[in-house]
Amino acid sequence: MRCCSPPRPAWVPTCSSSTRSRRSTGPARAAGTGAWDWPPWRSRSRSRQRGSTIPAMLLPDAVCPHSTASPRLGPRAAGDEVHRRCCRGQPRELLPASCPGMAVPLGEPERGRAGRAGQGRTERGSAGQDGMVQGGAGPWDHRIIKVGKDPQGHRVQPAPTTTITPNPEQGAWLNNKGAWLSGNGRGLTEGGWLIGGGPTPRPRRVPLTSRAGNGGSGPRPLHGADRCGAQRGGACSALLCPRGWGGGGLATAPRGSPSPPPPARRGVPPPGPRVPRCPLHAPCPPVSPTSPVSPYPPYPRPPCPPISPHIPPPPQTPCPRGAAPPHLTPPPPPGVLPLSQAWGRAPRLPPSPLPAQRRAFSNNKILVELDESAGVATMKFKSPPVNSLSLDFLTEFCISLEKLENDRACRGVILTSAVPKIFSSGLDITEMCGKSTEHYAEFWRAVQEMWLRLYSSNMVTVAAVNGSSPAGGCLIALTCDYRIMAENPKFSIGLNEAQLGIVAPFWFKDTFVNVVGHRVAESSLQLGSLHPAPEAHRIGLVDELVPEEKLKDRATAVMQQWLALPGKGGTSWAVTECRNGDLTCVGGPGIEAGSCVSVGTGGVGGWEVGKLSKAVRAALGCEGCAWHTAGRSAGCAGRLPPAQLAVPALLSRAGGA
Ligand SMILES: CCCCC/C=C\C/C=C\CCC/C=C/C(=O)SCCNC(=O)CCNC(=O)[C@H](O)C(C)(C)COP(=O)(O)OP(=O)(O)OC[C@H]1O[C@@H](n2cnc3c(N)ncnc32)[C@H](O)[C@@H]1OP(=O)(O)O
Repeated sequence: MRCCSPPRPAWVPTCSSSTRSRRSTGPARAAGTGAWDWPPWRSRSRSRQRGSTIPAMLLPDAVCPHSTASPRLGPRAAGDEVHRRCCRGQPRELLPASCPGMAVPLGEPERGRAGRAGQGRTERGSAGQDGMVQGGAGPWDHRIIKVGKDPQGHRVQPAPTTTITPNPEQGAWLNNKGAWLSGNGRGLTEGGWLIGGGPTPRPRRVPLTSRAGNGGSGPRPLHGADRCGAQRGGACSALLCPRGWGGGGLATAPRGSPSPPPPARRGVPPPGPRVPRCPLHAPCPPVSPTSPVSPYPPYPRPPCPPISPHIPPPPQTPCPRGAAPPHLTPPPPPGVLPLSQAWGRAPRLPPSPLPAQRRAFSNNKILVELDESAGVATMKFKSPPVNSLSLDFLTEFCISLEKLENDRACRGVILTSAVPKIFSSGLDITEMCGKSTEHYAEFWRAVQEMWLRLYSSNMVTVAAVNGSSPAGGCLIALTCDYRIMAENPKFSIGLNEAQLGIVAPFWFKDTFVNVVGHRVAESSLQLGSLHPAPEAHRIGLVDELVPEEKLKDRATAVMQQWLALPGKGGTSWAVTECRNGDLTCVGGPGIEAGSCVSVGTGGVGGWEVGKLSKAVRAALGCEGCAWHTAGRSAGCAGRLPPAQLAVPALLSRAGGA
C-alpha cells in the first residue's frame, strides 16, 4: 500500500485532465526519449504510432489477448508474431479455438520453447505429419484429425478423430472414449506426439525463466475454480488458490515433501477423490472469474499433513484460514460492497485467536516465513554473496509476494536479508551484459514487475535494511511503506547508477523523489551517492535507525502499529462513486453520502491511495488500466463508468474530513 501512486509516464491517459496536469514528477520527459518509456509493452505500440525506435531489449513479449493471463495488454493483431509466440506460451486449454496459436501442429517443432524450458520435447522425427490438433466447434473442443506413429514407432493413441472435451466440474479432460486426460493437458503429448489420455504427469521442475508470455514451455498454472485440484480432493493446482494448499505439481516440490500421488493409468480416472483431504481445509471456494491468471508458476506449497484414512477428521475443527467467525466480520450495511468483492479477493483476516501458527516457504533465493497469528510475513533474501537481483531472484520475489498477496492470513510483509552486511547489491550486473535481446527484455520486465507488485501491494510493507543497499536494492527499500535501517555507518544506501556510468531509470528516480524530495534526489542522483546509514536517515531516505540486533523487533513493532489502523481488518467499509475522476462517497457506516473523498499526500495516512487505486481498477474490471493520483485528489483513468466502489472507512473519513 502506498501513500502515492507509482510514478507514471505522462502518456497515461486520465479521465480528468485536471488531475493529469497536477502531476508533480515528470516522466513525460523520459517518455519522449523512448529509451525508458514505460511500460515497455506500451512503448512498442507507441513507437509504432510515433515511428520511433525502441531498443529491442526493452520490448517484452506480449501476452495473448485471448488469454486471461494478463489484463495489462491491449489487443494485438491475429497472426502477429508476438501474438503467436505468446499463444504458445500459454496453456492451450486456456486459449479459445479461434486463437491462431491453436492451429499450430503439435508435431511441428515449436521454436523458442525447448531451449528455454529445457523440456526437450520439441525434437521431432517427422514433424507435422501426424498429430494435428484443430480447434473444434467450441472453444474447448479440439479434434485430433490425424494420428500415426511416434518417432519411436509406437502407435499413437487414441484412435483417429478423438474429441477432447474439458470437464469443468472435474477440472480435467475427457476424450470421447471417456478416458481421462491429463488435468493440465500435458498428457496429450509425448515427445510432441499426441497420445491421448495419459497419466497425470509428475511434477516437473519449472525453470524460473520460463514464464507466461515469454514463450516458455514449462507447465503453466491452471487457474479458476474449475481447475482447482483441491475440489477433486487432491492438491490444489491453482497458484492463486486462496487456501494456499496443494501445489499442482507445477514447480519442484520442496525437499522432504511426500511424493505426488501415483499417476493414473491410461483410461482410468485419476485418483483425485480418493486422496484424503486436509482436515483443516474445505474445498477451495470458486475463484472469481475476474481474478487474473498468474503469469508465474505456482510457489511450492507445503503438503497437507498425512491423514490416516481410519481416523476421520474432527468435524468441528475450524479452518484457521477459512472464513472468520461471524462476530469478527460484521456484515457490511445494505448496498455496501465488501472490499473483497471490489478487489476480487478474499478479505484479510484479523489476527487469529488460535495459537500462533507459522509457515515457512523456502525457495532458492528467498525465505518466506509467515506468522499467521500476527498476519505478518518476513521475506528474507538469501542469495549470497550479495543478494543481487538476478532474473531468478526477481521471479522468486514476485512469486513469493503474489502468494502472500493472495493469502488472507497475511496483511503485512517485512523485507530483510539473511546475508550479513548486505541487504541487496541491486540489479545483477551479469544479467545486463553478454545476454540475448530476449533475455534483456525478460530481465527488465522482471525488474519492473518486482517494483510494480511491491509498490501496488495492498499489504503493509516494511524494509528492514540490515546491510548495504545500492541501486536496485535501494529501490526495493524505497518501494516499501516504511524503511528501518541498521545504524551501522558502514552500511550505505542510495541510487549510485551515476557512479557506474549509467542513469537511473526515471521510475527509479521518481520513487526516490517521492521519498526524499526533489533537491536531495537531484544532487544524490547526479553524484550517484551512496549514503551511509546516519546520512540516509538525515535526508529521509530511511525512516529510522536502530541497532542491528533490534532491527527485527522494531520492524515487527512498526508493522503492528500499521496493522492496528482501522480498515486493515476488513471490517468497516464505505461506498464511493467515481465521478469525473474524483471519488465521491455515497454512503457508508458513519460517513455522510455525498462527502467528497479526497485522498493523496494531504490525506490521512495517504498510503490508502494505493489501496484505493487498486479498488478502482478492480471494480472497473481493468486491473491494468492506467490510473493516476496527484496532489490531493485521486482519480483513475481509462474506462470510468460510474462505479460503486468499496474502500476502507479510513480512506473515506480522510476524504470526508
Ligand atoms: C549492457 C546493456 C545493459 C543494459 C541494461 C539496461 C538497462 C540498464 C541501464 C540502467 C539500469 C540502471 C538500473 C541499475 C540498477 C542497479 O542496481 S545496477 C547495480 C548496482 N549495484 C552496485 O553497484 C553494487 C556493486 N557492489 C558493491 O558495491 C559491493 O559488491 C557490495 C554490494 C557493497 C558488497 O561488497 P562486498 O561485501 O565487499 O562484496 P564484493 O564487492 O567483494 O562482491 C562480492 C561478489 O559479489 C559480486 N557482486 C557485487 N555486486 C553485484 C551485482 N550488483 N551484480 C552481480 N554481482 C555482484 C562481486 O562481483 C563479487 O563477485 P566475485 O566474488 O568477484 O565473483
